[in-house]
Amino acid sequence: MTDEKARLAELREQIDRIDRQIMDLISARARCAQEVANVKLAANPGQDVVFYRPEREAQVLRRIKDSNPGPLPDEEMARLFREIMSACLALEKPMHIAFLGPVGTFTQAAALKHFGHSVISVPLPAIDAVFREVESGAAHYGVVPVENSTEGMINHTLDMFMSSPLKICGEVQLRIHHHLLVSPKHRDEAITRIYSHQQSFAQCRQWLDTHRYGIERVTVSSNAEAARRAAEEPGAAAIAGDMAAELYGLEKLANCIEDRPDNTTRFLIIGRETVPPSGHDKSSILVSMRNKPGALYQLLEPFHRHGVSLTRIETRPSPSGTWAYVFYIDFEGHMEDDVIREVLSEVEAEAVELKRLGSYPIGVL
Ligand SMILES: O=C(O)C(=O)C[C@]1(C(=O)O)C=C[C@@H](O)C=C1
Repeated sequence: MTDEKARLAELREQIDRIDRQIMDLISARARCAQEVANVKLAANPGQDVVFYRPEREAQVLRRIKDSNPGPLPDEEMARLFREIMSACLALEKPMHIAFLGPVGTFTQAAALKHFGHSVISVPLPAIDAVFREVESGAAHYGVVPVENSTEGMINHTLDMFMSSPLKICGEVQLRIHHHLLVSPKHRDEAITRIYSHQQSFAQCRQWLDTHRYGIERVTVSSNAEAARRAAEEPGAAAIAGDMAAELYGLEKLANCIEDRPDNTTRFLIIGRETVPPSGHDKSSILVSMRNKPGALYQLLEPFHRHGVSLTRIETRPSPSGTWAYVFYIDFEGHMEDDVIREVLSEVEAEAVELKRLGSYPIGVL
């Protein structure tokens, strides 16, 4: 045997031994999770038991990132543990996660990034359908887009919170990479039209104006639908992401064509329960103020005075006469924190209405 072969055989034997140890340890962890489920069931007989604990998952993933010895990057290590926890949770209870579909959208990618691949993901045709599916109890949680770094807020999601009783239980950010895709079957055809979602066209506008000027742009309901059409129609291309490309067997004519390299979309996890503090949390509220001078100042002043950082404030038109102005506000901290309780009670005293949308761990992955 050559030196190289002997050394490789030795290292592979070592890897096999380590794999057996990893498997034993993962199995021991999974048995612990099963036991956790038994404890939860015994403590809540006959009730709806909550198996998914976002605050605990955030703590586990933060601890993994903080104590990772390398050489794997922190993000990679956290991703591996994300999947281990996902499989453990599925042993406790398989989670049904509704997302803005169809299959292959960035929202599905965000759902899998947040919950791991051991969930049952359920595509729905519209944002309000995702809310309804969770409200009715048909899905445990839902995932909807809320803002994009290039294109701004997704107002439909914000507006749903005005009427929905659902809570925000988490957030997840996804780097959005768009590609120009064609079917290998139609590779030699000249491209006469490009399909995509209106947001994706907006995120790739400069690239398209420079590289595919004059080609018809056809807006469809999702990137995945664009990919499906490109797979079927000669002369058609799509702008979509990796998941849709893979799903419909498309190849990339141009890679990462988004105008801004940091193009990111933030998604919200919606559910029926409130989430206890994880130690590094964010909260969201909807507030309507009376239509009078200084209303916005009055709303924001308590946050400033108590040193609470606002991470976002958006104004939305009122759906009815009752809400003169509606502000959607995100800030750091948990609603169970004393300082946040105080700020919210001061805001509430001046507001026409204050709706607490939830406190949730700041995205870890
Ligand atoms: O700690 C719990 O409550 C568990 O159910 C265990 C566990 C895990 O695998 O670590 C699994 C699912 C929860 O979402 C959080 C954590």
